[in-house]
Amino acid sequence: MVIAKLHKAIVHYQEGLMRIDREFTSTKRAVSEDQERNWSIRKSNWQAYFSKEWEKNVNAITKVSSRLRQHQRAFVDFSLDQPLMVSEIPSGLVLGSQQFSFEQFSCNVPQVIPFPFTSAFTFSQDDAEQRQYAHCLLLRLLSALPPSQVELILIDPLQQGQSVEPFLPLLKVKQIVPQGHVLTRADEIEAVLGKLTDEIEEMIQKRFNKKVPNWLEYNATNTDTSFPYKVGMIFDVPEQISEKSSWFLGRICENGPRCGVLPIIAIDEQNMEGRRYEKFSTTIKKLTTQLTELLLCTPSGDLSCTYFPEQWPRPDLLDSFIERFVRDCATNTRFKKTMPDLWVDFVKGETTLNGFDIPIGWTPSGDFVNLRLGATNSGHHVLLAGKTGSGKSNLLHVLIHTLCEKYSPEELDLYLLDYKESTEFNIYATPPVPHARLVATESDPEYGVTVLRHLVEELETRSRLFKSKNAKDFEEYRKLSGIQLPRVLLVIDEFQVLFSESRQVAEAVEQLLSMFLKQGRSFGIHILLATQTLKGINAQSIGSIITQMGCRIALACGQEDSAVILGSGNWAAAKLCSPPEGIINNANGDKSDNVKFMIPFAGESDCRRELLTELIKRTCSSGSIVKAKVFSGAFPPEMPLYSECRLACAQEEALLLGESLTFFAKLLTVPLIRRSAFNVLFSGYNDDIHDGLLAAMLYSLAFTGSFNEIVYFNARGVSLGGVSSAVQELGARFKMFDDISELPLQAILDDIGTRRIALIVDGLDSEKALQSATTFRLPKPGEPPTPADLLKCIAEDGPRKGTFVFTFVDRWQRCGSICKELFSFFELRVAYCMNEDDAGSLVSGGIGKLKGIEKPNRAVFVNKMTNEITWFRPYIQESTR
Ligand SMILES: Nc1ncnc2c1ncn2[C@@H]1O[C@H](COP(=O)(O)OP(=O)(O)OP(=O)(O)O)[C@@H](O)[C@H]1O
Repeated sequence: MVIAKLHKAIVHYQEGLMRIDREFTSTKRAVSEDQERNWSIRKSNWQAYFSKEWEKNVNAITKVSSRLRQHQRAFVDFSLDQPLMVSEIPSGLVLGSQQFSFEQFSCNVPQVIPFPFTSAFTFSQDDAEQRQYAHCLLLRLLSALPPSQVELILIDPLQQGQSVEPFLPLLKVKQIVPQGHVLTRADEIEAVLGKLTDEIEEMIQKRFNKKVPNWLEYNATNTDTSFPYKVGMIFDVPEQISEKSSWFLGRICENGPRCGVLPIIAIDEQNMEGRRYEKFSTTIKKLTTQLTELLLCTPSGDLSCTYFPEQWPRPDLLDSFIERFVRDCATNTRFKKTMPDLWVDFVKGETTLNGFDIPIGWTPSGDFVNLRLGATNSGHHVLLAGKTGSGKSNLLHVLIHTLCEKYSPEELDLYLLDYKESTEFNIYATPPVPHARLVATESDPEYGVTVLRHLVEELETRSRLFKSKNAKDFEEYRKLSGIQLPRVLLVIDEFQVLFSESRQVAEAVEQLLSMFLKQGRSFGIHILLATQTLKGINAQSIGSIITQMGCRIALACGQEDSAVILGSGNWAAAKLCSPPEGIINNANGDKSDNVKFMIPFAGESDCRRELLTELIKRTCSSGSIVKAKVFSGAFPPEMPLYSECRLACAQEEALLLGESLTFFAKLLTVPLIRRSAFNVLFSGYNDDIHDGLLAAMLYSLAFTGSFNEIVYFNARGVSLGGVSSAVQELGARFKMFDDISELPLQAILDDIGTRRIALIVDGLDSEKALQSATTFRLPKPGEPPTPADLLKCIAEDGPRKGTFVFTFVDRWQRCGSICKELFSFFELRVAYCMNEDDAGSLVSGGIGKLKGIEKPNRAVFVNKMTNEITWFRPYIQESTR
């Protein structure tokens, strides 16, 4: 339009000049000097007027140009610090400028090419200037389109990438170059062009219609699922272009531009002239435009025109542009949907009779992707895997929260078991979600086994119920009985930890999991196993465990893991860009069933908590009751209520040790039986656990009430502040001694059978007088027995008559072997917080290594008479009354 104004001004000017000339030459008479001067003045006035008009137009043009250049700067004006900030598709691309001249007047106008292009482009491979134009066009596309809306396909068979050298840093950004490299081989070129052809076809057939006839319109009306503009830069054509590729390329040139796909093809003209490519060459010529045509100037009347190409930017400016572009891309391509967007389309309070069916994301084209479990035509158990940072925890939150949104607590029992050293699942415990039966964080593998065993009991209970109604499975039972039995979902995050500890635990896990995977379906019990990697899992049947997980969800991971998670030869997960991308496969990993999907962000923890609070309020107000049990492996448990301890110890004479490592975490007590060698030896070097065990012991002795005296020898020399309430509970029966010479060992020995005494030796390893290397012998007449001899006699004779010795050893190595003979009267042993070798020697008896005994949150009780081993969690704090 501005050019038209210039043109109009010129025409007007020229007409004016002609008018003046006409007036002057039409005078028949001789021209006077005055007249000639007048004529000359009129002409120069007219020229001055035109000059002003020209200037006015140029000013208007400059204004428009600078507006245009604000959005699409000259490359030489790329700034190091200015953000790109392009958010809209432009209606034209600026590529160089045109200089319009008329006589001594000139004016520069940016060359604006309407966008999107309506045709594919070709240029001559050997023409350096045209190659430069192609680079400029690509750089302009990258800088003028929103960063998340351009995708490149780079093909350079002969130069192997050098033809697009300035753009190579973009290869590392999957969103821009999904192939991740410049294609050079016929097979990969054919595959990519084939895929592109399919996409174009799909778009034409399924997405376009009368109202939405092209890419631009489609994106304008489908902002959530918009397609990026795909630019295919193809060099050396027809090199490595197979017959199929040439067909694909023809289709892409024909239909690509209206579908947002732009081929820019560099033709090797000599090669193309051969007979072999005759047809291909004709097709390409017919369907494309020469790139140079874009840059032609069209002179208008007397207005001449010269094209000035865009100047290539300085290397530092180009580098900084590419760097910012890559960064902006990462920010802009962030998938914008959130978890609540998943919930808009389902009915809340659905039944799980026919299985679980919840949306967990969207396909790239915007359709919901659902996780289905337990239906006749779906998988029953899920394997979820992805490398660290791929968004596994996020997806677990999406999944758990969506399940709770869709189903009521009466329809769903969740067991959440987390082996991550984090507290991801705690959000479902504080306050507890009514759907959760268990929320266990930082669990022990041993505890995991107890959960699996608990579920076996659940399965057996269900089996009995089903039999009573002659029902063959969960669905039939619910239909026949009309009872709203919930489906169970056990989620184990970082499940590989279950296989990493002792062989015994791993074997138990393997056996229990295999059983659930086979039988769970019929009983409405489903399992989701999540892991970072399946490499190195030490389980013989891991292969068969995976095989039975019909549903696989893979997030980004290495090729090897992808093949294990999805199925052999299925490497699709290695190409994922997670978060937010994932692949779900419901056909045991069969490649053709891969469905790529985008996972919404579950939100920061505050936001998730808010959503959960709302959910809890809603479900509880409709009558659901909280059923969750919370287990936190990171913290040893607090001692239960005083009344509970009293009940446990007083019913039968028993010693309270701690919380049993079982699903219900009941109190672990050991009945004190009047039997030879029934003394208890504790060893470990953790003061908190020591105090917890001592306090529990003192409470037990207080509550049993049948001991006449509790004699405590404080060989450790540490204050009893940590157990003061328990001491108080014992009252006058508690006698404490700090000095070995005052310890009434002889009296205790003499009283065996008449008075019941509990002798506690706290810190035997610190009191040499009680340790004896010599073989036990009766003292010779007249020779006083040593304290060590007396202790042995009490340990030997006492238990049968109700007098017991409880001994604590801090450092096992200081007295373990010296006191071997004394310890032969201690058949009950407790180990905690010590190295595996010492613990092995403490409990001995073919028990093998006690893996994990060094952790400060557990202990093991061993009954050497029965070789029974019981893991438990010692209390660390005293009871509250
Ligand atoms: N769908 C998503 N959209 C946006 N951001 C996401 C998405 N999923 C995860 N993230 C973000 O990516 C990061 C890693 O996610 P997450 O913690 O879920 O990964 P992970 O696989 O569990 O990692 P790790 O095993 O190391 O804990 C987090 O900052 C998270 O907020």
